[in-house]
Amino acid sequence: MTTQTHFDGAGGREYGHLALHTDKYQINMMYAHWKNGTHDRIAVFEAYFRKLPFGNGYAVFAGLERIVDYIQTLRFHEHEIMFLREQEERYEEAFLQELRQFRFNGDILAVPEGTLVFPNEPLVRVEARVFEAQLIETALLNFMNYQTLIATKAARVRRAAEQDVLLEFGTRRAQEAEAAVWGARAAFIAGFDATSNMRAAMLFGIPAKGTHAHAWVQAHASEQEAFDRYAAALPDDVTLLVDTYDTLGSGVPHAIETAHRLAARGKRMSAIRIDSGDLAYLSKEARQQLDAAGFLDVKIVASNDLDESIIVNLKAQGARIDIWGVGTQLITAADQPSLGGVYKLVAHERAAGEELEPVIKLSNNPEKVSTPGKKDAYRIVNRQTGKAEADYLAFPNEEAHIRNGERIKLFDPIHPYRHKWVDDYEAVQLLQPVIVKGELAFELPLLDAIRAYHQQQLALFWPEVLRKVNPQSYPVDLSVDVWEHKMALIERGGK
Ligand SMILES: Nc1ncnc2c1ncn2[C@@H]1O[C@H](COP(=O)(O)OP(=O)(O)OP(=O)(O)O)[C@@H](O)[C@H]1O
Ligand SMILES: O=P(O)(O)OC[C@H]1O[C@H](OP(=O)(O)OP(=O)(O)O)[C@H](O)[C@@H]1O
Ligand SMILES: O=C(O)c1cccnc1
Repeated sequence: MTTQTHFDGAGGREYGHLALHTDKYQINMMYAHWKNGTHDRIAVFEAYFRKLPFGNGYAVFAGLERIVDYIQTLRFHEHEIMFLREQEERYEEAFLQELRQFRFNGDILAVPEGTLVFPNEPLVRVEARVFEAQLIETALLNFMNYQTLIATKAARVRRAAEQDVLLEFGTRRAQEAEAAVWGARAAFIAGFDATSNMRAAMLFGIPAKGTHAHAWVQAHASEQEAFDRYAAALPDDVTLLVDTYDTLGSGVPHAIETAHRLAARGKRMSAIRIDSGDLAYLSKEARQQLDAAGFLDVKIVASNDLDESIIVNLKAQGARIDIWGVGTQLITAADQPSLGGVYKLVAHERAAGEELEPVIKLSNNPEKVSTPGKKDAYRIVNRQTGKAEADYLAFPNEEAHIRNGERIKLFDPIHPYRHKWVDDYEAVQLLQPVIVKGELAFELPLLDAIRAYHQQQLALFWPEVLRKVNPQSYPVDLSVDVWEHKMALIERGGK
């Protein structure tokens, strides 16, 4: 066992090299394929999740930009090769040599970020040499699962906050630095308005916003002095934190005094922030004090372990909160800290150059039986209502049929006798080619465009699917062909 570290602590050679951001079993399978001469056979994997998080009626897909960056920069560097050489498996030199040449040269299709997605539909489809497709499973799921989870949590918070401003405050409680920045991005996609994380703001162009901490007030002889000096130092539109000592007895009156002094100099206080206590009561009382002093346009920011349920609750209590700062509960997805997305082999070449053959993964749990074959996913939108009726998985050779709007049968794959026919629909193909033969084939949209697209997605669904509590489940159906193939493979015990 070696104790040598390859981490130079300076964000240098190791940092950002992600070839070994994978599970050892992937490398071992690559090695075994290579030893057996099967490593060049084409394999098709689909990434999907089986269960929606937080009891929500949908999830919001995110993570694609990070996946694309990972794929495009995926190389084995010398220090990684050296590390592999030290492993107990004693990988042959010729295998390590193969890794030196490694490039991802396959195809990746994915749904666009911001898309509303549902259980058991492919969100990412990878078709590549099994050598390549196997390696990327771990990182791809890592990015997709975390970012989709946070975007979904953020969508719930956005729904609870209605039209109010949402600030993402999670970095200090996030599961490390990368989670903080990619989580901030996922939250922005799903409707947050700004982040406190400066790196996320710089990397992604998210608006950065900040108030001040209790430390600023504690560091001054008086609360009044703290507020005045802060307001004097910053250009305009300051927000003052009023709960260090006594929110209603001193914090709000001192903030009002500062606001008067600012007004005399043609400046303004834009908001106060309350970070403890009964946020409903305190915000209502603070609102009265501000209004009585003539500061009707000064906003109230609230923070303190907020989540979507507390926000709904505070609104029901008539809280006068305009802006919500949400940190820990969002960035850690505290009530469900992981999304169980999986990456399953659905088809492969049994021998080099042969046609792709569908494969199945059987399970005692019917929900875990995979759906064999390389599939496309369509969103069937009813032309009369403009609303999505179901998502529909079909083999690529069924495309013309669906594109031409020919009558299709929608049925529940668990209870196939429950069915209906649809003919007046538009079929929107969800999986878009992103990487084709290793090259980027998709113009990654700007973040604002992703955010706007997410809003359009929401408009496609009935409120019954979107509601926060006990939403109606949205169907993901199989074409008759896909369903029959699946049943036939189950009958034959998967062979
Ligand atoms: N009126 C309210 N209704 C429901 N939940 C509230 C209300 N006011 C605050 N909360 C929430 O209750 C939780 C605990 O609030 P509490 O005032 O006990 O905070 P605290 O962190 O203990 O206070 P402090 O920061 O002073 O120690 C927080 O998640 C907060 O957002
Ligand atoms: O509550 P969150 O949703 O995570 O939002 C971020 C929190 O971080 C800050 O306080 P900090 O945690 O440093 O101290 P405090 O909780 O004791 O105020 C801020 O005042 C918020 O309360
Ligand atoms: O700007 C703020 O008020 C802020 C930022 C991070 C965490 N809590 C609060």
